[in-house]
Amino acid sequence: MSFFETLGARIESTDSVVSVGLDPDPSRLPEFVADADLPRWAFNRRIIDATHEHAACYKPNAAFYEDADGWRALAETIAYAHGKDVPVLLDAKRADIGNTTRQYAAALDRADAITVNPYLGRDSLQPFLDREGKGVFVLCRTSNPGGSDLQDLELASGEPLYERVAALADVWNGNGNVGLVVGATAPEELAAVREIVPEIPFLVPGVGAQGGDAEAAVEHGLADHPDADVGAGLVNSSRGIIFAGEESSRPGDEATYFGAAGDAAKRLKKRLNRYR
Ligand SMILES: O=C(O)c1cc(=O)[nH]c(=O)n1[C@@H]1O[C@H](COP(=O)(O)O)[C@@H](O)[C@H]1O
Repeated sequence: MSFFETLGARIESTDSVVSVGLDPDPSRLPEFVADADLPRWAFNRRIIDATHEHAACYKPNAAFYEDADGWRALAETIAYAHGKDVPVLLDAKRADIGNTTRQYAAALDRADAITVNPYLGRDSLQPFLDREGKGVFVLCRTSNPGGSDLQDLELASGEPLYERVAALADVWNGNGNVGLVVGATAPEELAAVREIVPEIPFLVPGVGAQGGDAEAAVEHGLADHPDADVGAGLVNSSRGIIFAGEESSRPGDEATYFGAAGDAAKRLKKRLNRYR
């Protein structure tokens, strides 16, 4: 089964395009998980229990797991998400010379898809692209303020660099497993990229904590991918869901804390579905 078949089926069964970002910042973990053997895993497990009905996908960002306990927490998290039938997109933003990328690509084995950085060009991504069953989301126009520094630079042809990346992604998409990452904080760019690649699904981060445009995220983020029976694509929120419990009115109550994450995922799903 291809990644976009799996994702399409999940979107259909949950009626949701929400990607729940699993970014368990240790400085923000609640007291309930502090004494666990692996606090990040204990936290993620409860978040998955609370949110999976509304999750089209989980997106752990590798930055939050890059130490010995972190890799164990990540492996447990991926296995648990799969146990709930939710695909996992590992947000690792990887790419390197081919020989090195082959090792990165092997590390992807546990997850269903990965984010990659196009800066080193096609050969740096080939080992990912060759894995037909895995999704490969190429950074195109990122959501951060500095996203414009390089990505908006105008090429001699007159097009901005991010548009060239979108066009190249189409060329790299021989296996039908390529997606693009375009931030919700850049709605005009989202529209421009969609014009270039009608069939490529987007991962759209930047709604929630970064204040991006949810309507544009849905309008342009979803694509009629040949492998999916529904509009395929993902709109991600991380902190806005997983730390929603920090706002809860009854601090110290574990059920309330994680219930708030479930409510936040459900609210985002409903909000996005208004535009689908
Ligand atoms: O590739 C990503 O997921 C990504 C690309 C981008 O342009 N902007 C962006 O915020 N992200 C990731 O999406 C998540 C956003 O987190 P929140 O701002 O907490 O919702 C983080 O894991 C970011 O690293």
